[in-house]
Amino acid sequence: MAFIHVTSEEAVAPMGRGRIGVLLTNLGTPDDTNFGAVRRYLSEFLSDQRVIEANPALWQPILQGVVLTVRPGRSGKAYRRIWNEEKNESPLRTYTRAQAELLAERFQTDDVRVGWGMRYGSPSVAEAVTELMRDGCDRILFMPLYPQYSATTTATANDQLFRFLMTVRRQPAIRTLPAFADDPVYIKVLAETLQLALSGLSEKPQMVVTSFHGLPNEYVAKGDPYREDCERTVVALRAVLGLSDEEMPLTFQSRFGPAKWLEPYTAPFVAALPAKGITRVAIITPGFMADCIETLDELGNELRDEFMAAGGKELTLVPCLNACPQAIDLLEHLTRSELCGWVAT
Ligand SMILES: C=CC1=C(C)c2cc3[nH]c(cc4nc(cc5[nH]c(cc1n2)c(C)c5CCC(=O)O)C(CCC(=O)O)=C4C)c(C)c3C=C
Ligand SMILES: [Fe+2]
Ligand SMILES: [Fe+2]
Repeated sequence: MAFIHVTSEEAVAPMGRGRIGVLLTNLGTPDDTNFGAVRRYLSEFLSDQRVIEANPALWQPILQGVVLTVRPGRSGKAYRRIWNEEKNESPLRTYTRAQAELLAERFQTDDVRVGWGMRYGSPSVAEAVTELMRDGCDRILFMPLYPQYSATTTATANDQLFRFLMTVRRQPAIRTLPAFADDPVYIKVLAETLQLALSGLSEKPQMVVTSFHGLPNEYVAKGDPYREDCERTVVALRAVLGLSDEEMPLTFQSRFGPAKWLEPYTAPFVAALPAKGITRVAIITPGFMADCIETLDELGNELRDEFMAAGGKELTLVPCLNACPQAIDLLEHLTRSELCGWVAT
C-alpha cells in the first residue's frame, strides 16, 4: 500500500502564531496578616528546598514544630505595621500588580499580554500562566523580578513555571529573564530614585548604605553567584554617582536562622554609625524591585528605631522602584530586550 505524502503548500496550513505573553513574578506574600494566613505562606516558602537546603527529614519537624509556631505571630505583627489597608493586601502584591498593569499599557499596540504571579501564595505562577495561555499566548517571557541572581529566588521561580508546564500537553514557548545586576538602565533608575529621595532633605546624608537581602554563606561557597551580582550593582551605582566604597558601603539584611550569612549585616552596621559620628544616613535597597516587609518594616521601622536610639539624627529610606514611571521604563527596556525577534524592539 502506498503512503500519501502531503507535500503541496496548499495542503499544509501555515504555522499559526498566537499572542505573546509577559509574566512578572515576585516572591509572594501572605493573603492576610492573621496567624493562619502567615503560617500557610511561610510553610510553603520555607519548605522550598531551593530556600532551605537542609535535609527535609530533619528540617520539616523543626519547621512544622518550632518555626511555624513562633514565626507567624511575629511576622503577622510586622505585616500589620506595613499592610495596605485600602486594598487589604500586602504592599508587595500592590506594587507587583501595578507594575504589570502599567507595563501592559506600554505594549498595547504590540498586542502583548502582561500578567503577574507569585512564587509562593497567590496568584500562583500556574494560575497566571494558565490565564495567559487561555488568552491565546503561545510564547511567554517569564520575568522573575530579581536584579541579582540567586538559586533561592530566580531559579526557584523558573522551577515553578517549568513544574507547571510538565502538566501541560501543548506548551507555550518560554524565555526567562536573566539577572540584570549591572544593566545601565537599572543603574540609572536607581541613581535617579536616590537623587529624588535626597533632594527634599535639608542636610545631605553622610553615607548611603546599600542593603541587599542576605543569603547563607554556604550557598555562595557552593556556587550561588548572588554576592558577585550584588557587588556588580554597587560598583556600577557608585560609578554613576561618583561615590567611594566608604560613602556607599554594601551590606546584607534579613538574616534567618543561626547559620552565618553574607556580611556585613545591615542592622549592626548602621546602628554602629552614630558612635563614629555618622548620624545622617540614607539606605537604598537595590535588590528589591518593590517595597515589602523587609524594606518597610525591617529597615523603615525596626532599624530606624535602633539607629535613632543609638544617637542617629536622620535615616532616609529610599523607596524601592515600585511602580514609578522610571521603574516601568526599566521593565519596558528589559522586556523589549528579551522579546527581541518576537516583537519589534
Ligand atoms: C533561608 C531563608 C531565606 C532565604 C535564603 C531568603 C532569600 C531571599 N529572599 C529574598 C526576598 C524576599 N524575602 C522576603 C521575606 C522573607 N524571606 C525569608 C527567608 C529567606 N529569604 C522569610 C522568612 C521571609 C518572610 C518575612 C518574615 O517572616 O520575616 C521578602 C518579602 C515578602 C513580603 O511579603 O513582603 C522578599 C521580597 C531575596 C531577594 C533572597 C535571596 C537573595
Ligand atoms: Fe527572603
Ligand atoms: Fe525580615
